[in-house]
Amino acid sequence: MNKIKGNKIVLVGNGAVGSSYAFSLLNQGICDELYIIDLNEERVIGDVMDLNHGVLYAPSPMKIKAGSYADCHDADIVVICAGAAQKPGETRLDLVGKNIKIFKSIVEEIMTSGFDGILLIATNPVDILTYASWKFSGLPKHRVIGSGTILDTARFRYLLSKEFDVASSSVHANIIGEHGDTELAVWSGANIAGVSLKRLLEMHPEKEDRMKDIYINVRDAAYQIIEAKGATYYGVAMGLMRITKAILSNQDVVLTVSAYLNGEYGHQDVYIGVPAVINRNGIREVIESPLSEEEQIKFDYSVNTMKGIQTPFFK
Ligand SMILES: NC(=O)C1=CN([C@@H]2O[C@H](COP(=O)(O)OP(=O)(O)OC[C@H]3O[C@@H](n4cnc5c(N)ncnc54)[C@H](O)[C@@H]3O)[C@@H](O)[C@H]2O)C=CC1
Ligand SMILES: CC(=O)C(=O)O
Repeated sequence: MNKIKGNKIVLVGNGAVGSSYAFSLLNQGICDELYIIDLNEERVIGDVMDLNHGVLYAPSPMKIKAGSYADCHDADIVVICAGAAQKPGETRLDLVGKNIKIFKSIVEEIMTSGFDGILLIATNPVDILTYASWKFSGLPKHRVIGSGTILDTARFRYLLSKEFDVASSSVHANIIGEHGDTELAVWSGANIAGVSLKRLLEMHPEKEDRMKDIYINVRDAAYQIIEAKGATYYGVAMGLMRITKAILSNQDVVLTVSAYLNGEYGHQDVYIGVPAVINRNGIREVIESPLSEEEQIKFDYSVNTMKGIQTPFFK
């Protein structure tokens, strides 16, 4: 059983990402009550009906209802997937002005309800919107979490798993930094069942060239998917579900999420993708994985890119 009784989630934003997340929650049976809020109330009504028709076949009962911001007051987690999404050719950072404005009103409504739980953010650019949510909400930094590079790490581990013909759960490797174009792979710490990637590449030198392609495929996956089908949603929905499960089941599991840095990795006052221990209180701690000199330079660049964009909004 991976379910704790009596928990309540409010989802704000029932588009492609939000509705896929709702479906993954139902499928895995990890929450008791889900309330859904969106400007498109008709679609919420339709999705609530549709999801409820699947409850009989879910691992455990779940109440799913159309919600209002008042429902946030005793929620354990409010998950925000609302806002503009990238169109083909747009970067995540192109969405910043529009989505910060939307978030100001959404987070104010959530906090007016008396909400005192954990905020989980998926909307892009996710690192900056997580920072914005922390600023707008006044919640402690450990109770504001962004999905960060959870999806990028899953993409990375998937591609490495194909290359080395093992399950992705046996690949230990992270993508950190911005969930976006400046993200980086922590090659120096990557290993499969304890055998370092460096050692594996010495044993299989023919794979060396593939590693660069793998990084590029991870970094650019969203562009490829958006070009092919207009949006990405299943991968991130699974990542959000994984973070939700870590919180509700108090798992103390390490996931690459957007977490607030307070000196870790040499940086302050920024939310960015790093490995962090997640439990019922939110982010228990940021794990400072050792980085090579080159990785640290790339991480610094990623952080500075985030700060350069967010600072004018929060002077
Ligand atoms: N963090 C990650 O790894 C990923 C993040 N995303 C991001 O998630 C966000 C959502 O993407 P999609 O679901 O594809 O977009 P979508 O356009 O399908 O859904 C967005 C939803 O937000 C709603 N919305 C807009 N303003 C609202 C407001 N003020 N209050 C309540 N609802 C509001 C819209 O009505 C719509 O239903 C985008 O910013 C996208 O870039 C997408 C994939 C991965
Ligand atoms: C859209 C997006 O952020 C992603 O799929 O990575």
